[in-house]
Amino acid sequence: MRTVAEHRAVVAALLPRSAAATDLPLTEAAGRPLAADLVAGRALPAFDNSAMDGYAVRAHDVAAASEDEPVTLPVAADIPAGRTDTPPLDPGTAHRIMTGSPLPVGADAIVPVEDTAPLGGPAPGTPPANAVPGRVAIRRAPTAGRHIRRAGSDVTPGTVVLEAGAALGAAQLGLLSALGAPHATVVPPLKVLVLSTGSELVEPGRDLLPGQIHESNGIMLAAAAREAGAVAEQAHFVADDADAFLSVLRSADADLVITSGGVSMGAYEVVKDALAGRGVEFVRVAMQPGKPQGAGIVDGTPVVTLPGNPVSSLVSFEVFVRPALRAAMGYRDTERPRRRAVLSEPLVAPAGKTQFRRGVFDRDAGTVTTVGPPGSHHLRWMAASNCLLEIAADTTALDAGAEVTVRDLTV
Ligand SMILES: Nc1nc2c(c(=O)[nH]1)N[C@H]1C(S)=C(S)[C@@H](COP(=O)(O)OP(=O)(O)OC[C@H]3O[C@@H](n4cnc5c(N)ncnc54)[C@H](O)[C@@H]3O)O[C@H]1N2
Ligand code: MOO
Repeated sequence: MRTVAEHRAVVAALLPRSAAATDLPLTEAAGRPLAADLVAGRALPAFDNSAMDGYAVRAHDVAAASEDEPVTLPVAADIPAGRTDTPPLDPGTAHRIMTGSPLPVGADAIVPVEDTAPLGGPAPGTPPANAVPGRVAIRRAPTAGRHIRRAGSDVTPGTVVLEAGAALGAAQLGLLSALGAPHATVVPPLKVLVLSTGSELVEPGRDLLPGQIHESNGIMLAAAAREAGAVAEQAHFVADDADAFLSVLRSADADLVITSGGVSMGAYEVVKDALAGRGVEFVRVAMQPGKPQGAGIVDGTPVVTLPGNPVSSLVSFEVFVRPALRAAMGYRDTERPRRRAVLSEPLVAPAGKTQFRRGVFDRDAGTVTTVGPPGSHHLRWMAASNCLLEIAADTTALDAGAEVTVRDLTV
């Protein structure tokens, strides 16, 4: 019997780290991992600018300003956002300035508009809504540097701002754009083909005869592969017929084939019958669910054979395939985040097997409660869970209140 860790290593070894990298427009790069560290080519902010709508001044000129005795300055210029020819600030004057507008040379503080009062009529030619006063009363003395965002205070050129393997989510795409990059160099997705087996399987939407069931592992595993960052297709499922199975497998154009079903101990074990002696090793892993497993290379294509019971299939994908796929695609985060949680009920578990129970993790309370029985056909409870509770092989009982670790399936 293999341990979970041993079989994880076997599956991981099937999928070496992809060396492929591709330049994608940012809109298409969403979710992909960066192929290499991203080094900033420019500073952010690119220039000293104002953090407030108000007036750029020399702090020294208005050091005596107070509510009772404001200091009045002529307003010599207006600097709306986007102005590219900002004039320098002469001593004894103020420039009206907006948030993000370039700080004029000579200014060393911003007085927010709330600490000022406009005086005099608008400067000639200014539209009424945006009228600039001729003079401004400064009602509070700013300290030098106040409300100024210095060039490079967020990013200095040459800084590694994102590491290789970082997945490009909203904030990362925003940062790339802010740095002026229209593209990102990312690792392209691996292609996964999911192939379900079983003579009892019928396409959803079709009527069932007694003894038949609707096929459900195909869409589930393909969705899981997509959620892991791969592209996935479902081959039409095949009956328990080794020749039919092999012919679909041979026509596969994929970086990884995932099969479900046909790997346990009975007769009609189509996957085992077809692939034993063809490069796939079939083993029993000390876990529940997910005991019967297989992995190997068939005609150059990595193949992972998962058990057919739906919960076994998806849990096996989580434990073995997802981390290997993500590592191969260069993601930095290959594992689901682990959370510490307090068990809200007592549990028993089989000796000698790592048990994965479906659970609901309450992030606020820091607790986990199992949902549904341990049996591997309870797909309904898998669908109701948000975490997997991993119970070590040498643990046979846990008390309510025990500290446990869960895999957070929501991230
Ligand atoms: N004598 C023994 N019998 C079984 C053992 C064992 O050790 N000795 N192991 C059990 C365990 S544990 C598992 S897990 C299953 C694995 O069986 P297979 O991988 O061979 O899967 P099948 O027999 O084809 O199917 C099992 C179960 O799952 C349903 N199934 C299969 N594929 C799909 C699908 N695509 N969509 C929906 N449901 C599917 C199938 O109808 C069966 O009910 O073996 C135990 N038996
Ligand atoms: O290992 Mo099976 O996956 O328990 O049902």
